[in-house]
Amino acid sequence: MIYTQALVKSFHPRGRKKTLVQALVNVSFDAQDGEITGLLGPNGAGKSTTLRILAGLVKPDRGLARVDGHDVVKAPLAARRRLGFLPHNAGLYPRLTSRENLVYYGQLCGLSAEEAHHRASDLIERLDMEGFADRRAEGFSQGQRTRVALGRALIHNPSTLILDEPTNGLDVMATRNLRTILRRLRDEGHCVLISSHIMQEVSRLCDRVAIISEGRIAMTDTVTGILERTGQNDLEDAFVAAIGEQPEVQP
Ligand SMILES: Nc1ncnc2c1ncn2[C@@H]1O[C@H](COP(=O)(O)OP(=O)(O)OP(=O)(O)O)[C@@H](O)[C@H]1O
Repeated sequence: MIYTQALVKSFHPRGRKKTLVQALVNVSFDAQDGEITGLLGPNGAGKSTTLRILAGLVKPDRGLARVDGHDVVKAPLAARRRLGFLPHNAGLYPRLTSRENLVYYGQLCGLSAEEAHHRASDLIERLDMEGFADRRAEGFSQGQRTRVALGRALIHNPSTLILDEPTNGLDVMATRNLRTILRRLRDEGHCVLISSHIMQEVSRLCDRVAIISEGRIAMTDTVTGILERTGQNDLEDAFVAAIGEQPEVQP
């Protein structure tokens, strides 16, 4: 389970100490086990910053973030142990095969060599990676890279999985496969949180949606709940209503 409360984060862009970019102004939402939650927002809304805080890669200026009750700042190792993170454009070790990438990461996460091999074989089967399991990652397609990176995020069997724009660059079939995998993880009781700016993706996949805009959570509900609360029939119109912008001008 993920819990965030009043997260605040600002950045000084590199080399510009006097400029302050307010990435998160007030981010509070939670994501439950056995559900897929979507963090939906436009470019620059604060999605990646929120996920990076949860993954322990960025420290918030203020506020709370917990994974399964473990504070990501005060108990980072305990929080990280329960979390799998698929970052935006995840890189792989190009000289290692898919299997070796998984095993190596498993051992970094504290698994024994035997456990890591066993778990890697299991994930290769579950994520349908047999065709490229023993090929070097160099030259992999985006879909193959995403699958290996997802396997790597799951190698230590975390209860919670967060994915930053996971379908970016995937074709229709790869996107459908990924959706099936995420639904399966949800049905097994995992807490799955994805960030996206694609309405269709969120409405097809997510049980709950947290709409984020300009560093604030504008609304959290089921897709149906968001449509009802905004009085709209379509998630894109509901999204615009929720973030309080003017409707599109008709030509
Ligand atoms: N390391 C950083 N240094 C400076 N500014 C940053 C940094 N990280 C994020 N920001 C700024 O914080 C704001 C939120 O960025 P973030 O990457 O969290 O948005 P996002 O919702 O993930 O956007 P996108 O969909 O475009 O990836 C943006 O204005 C961004 O430029």
